[in-house]
Amino acid sequence: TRSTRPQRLLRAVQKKAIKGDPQSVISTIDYFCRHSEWAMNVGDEKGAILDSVVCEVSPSTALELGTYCGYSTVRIARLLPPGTKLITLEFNPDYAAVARQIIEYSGLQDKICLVEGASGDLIPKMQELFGIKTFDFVFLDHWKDRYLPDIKLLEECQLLRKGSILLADNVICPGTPDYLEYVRNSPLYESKYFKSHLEYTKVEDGLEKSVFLG
Ligand SMILES: CCCNc1ncnc2c1ncn2[C@@H]1O[C@H](/C=C/CNC(=O)c2cc(-c3ccc(F)cc3)cc(O)c2O)[C@@H](O)[C@H]1O
Ligand SMILES: [Mg+2]
Repeated sequence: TRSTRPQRLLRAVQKKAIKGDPQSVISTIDYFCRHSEWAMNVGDEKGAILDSVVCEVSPSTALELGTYCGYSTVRIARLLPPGTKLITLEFNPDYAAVARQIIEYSGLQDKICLVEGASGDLIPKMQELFGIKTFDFVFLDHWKDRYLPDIKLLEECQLLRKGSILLADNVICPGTPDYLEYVRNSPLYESKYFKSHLEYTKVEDGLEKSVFLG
């Protein structure tokens, strides 16, 4: 049977990227998505904004919702201080399998813990599974109608603390209207929009950065 797009993306990384070099894995994926097949990675333009927020927060604990092929996972993990771990949740086993190989190729497997499963089931288990008390940084890039229920679950599970940073992809395209309305109007958050473009296109999109005020 025909290969899947994530498998073709993985093949491009194994063929063209330098093993153990996260930046070359990132550049290879961006080149593939720009010149061969578009894929829903956060991309280079929004990726630069993601990088700057990760560097500013310099999180000790970080969570990503929606690994997909692991592009943003590698982007985030390459900037984390030594001894810190990025937990990334992915419920599609085929995507998780591709992501594991891309993460391993980048050489960042010691900074990343990819957990297969649905965020709704796994978020309540973060304390027991990883001894995590709170997350300093959360990157949301999974199904757009799940952003709002999942941050409410993070609040309920007391996994956010004063100053925790949420960064959400695609708040314009495909859009996350209920999430935006909540973080922009709730007294629990201070929100800011970073205007950019949908990965590898000229279409407007952006990232919403929200600070939990506790
Ligand atoms: C149980 C469902 C909620 N919980 C979940 N827990 C764990 N992983 C989950 C997940 N939901 C989805 N996922 C995974 O996240 C990923 C889903 C991402 C969804 N992203 C998008 O739809 C998306 C879509 C676009 C897009 C934009 C314009 C367009 F024309 C076409 C697509 C651009 C993006 O940047 C996107 O992020 C997959 O790997 C999926 O298996
Ligand atoms: Mg996205």
